[in-house]
Amino acid sequence: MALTLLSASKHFAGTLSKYSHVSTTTHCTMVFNVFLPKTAVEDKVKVPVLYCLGGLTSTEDNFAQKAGAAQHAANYEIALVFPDTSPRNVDFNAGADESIGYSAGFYLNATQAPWDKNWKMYDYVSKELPQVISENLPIDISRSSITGHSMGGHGALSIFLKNQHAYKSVSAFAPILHLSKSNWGKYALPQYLGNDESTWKQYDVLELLQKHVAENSFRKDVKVLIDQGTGDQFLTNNLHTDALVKLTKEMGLESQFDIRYHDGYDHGYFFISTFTKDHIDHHGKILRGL
Ligand SMILES: N[C@@H](CCC(=O)N[C@@H](CS)C(=O)NCC(=O)O)C(=O)O
Repeated sequence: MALTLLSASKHFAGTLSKYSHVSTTTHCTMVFNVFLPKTAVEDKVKVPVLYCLGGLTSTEDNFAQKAGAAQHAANYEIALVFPDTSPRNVDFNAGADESIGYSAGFYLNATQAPWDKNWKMYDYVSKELPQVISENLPIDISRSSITGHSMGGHGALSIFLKNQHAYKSVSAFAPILHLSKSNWGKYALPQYLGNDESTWKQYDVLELLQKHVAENSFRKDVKVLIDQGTGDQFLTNNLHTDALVKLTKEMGLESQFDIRYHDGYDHGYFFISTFTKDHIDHHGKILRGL
């Protein structure tokens, strides 16, 4: 699967590049950004990768341009991959609404028309994109980790929970933790997945965690880092962080979840960039075996 290079800029001694490719999963041209550290660019040494998933109204650019992750990734010599958040340029009016369609892929596989042909962001991020970068770039996908913001935090945690052995570590900034009960989910999920709410559980972080604990299949060697601002306007109706705190207590998982509330921070990238280094340290140490 060939990549087309759209742009490349030197960045913290490495390169931030934008590529496009025709996706067999989403049936459209997908774009992503990738930061490659110096050793990968100059010596073609294969490096570990951290996927960084964006939130609603974002493209592949928001996390790449606003979180300030590359400077820290350069220190660990790890790659960062910033996927787009949805398919683009489909033949129906998918951009009419901020909470569904363009920039609102929710990292799921839609089953309902008109979304079911293209809106396969779960398969795209967890299956096709790793294959594409592994075949075309100096990236070792056997050393992968995943993080994300808001809808992307939901993506990181749900994709991790569904593929726990594909990722070395996971973290999230202000993630949507109970998608089926969030206002965003209650609006988008019936349209993407239909009205049978039992189908929503497969993409709901709290539901997935409960399922894996009940089946004794939640990895015991993983520590999940979550940062959340107390001034976040979406905390109550969309993120449900307190519900995860309660659940981890009930299930005796407190030692595996580092859920940090930060006084006064809102939902945006000024909050994220304040704590980016902690997340890159979290992943970098594990990916580099430090
Ligand atoms: N307008 C949307 C939320 C938009 C929003 O805050 N998007 C966040 C993620 S949920 C974001 O990352 N926006 C892009 C940016 O800040 O660069 C709503 O009120 O439902």
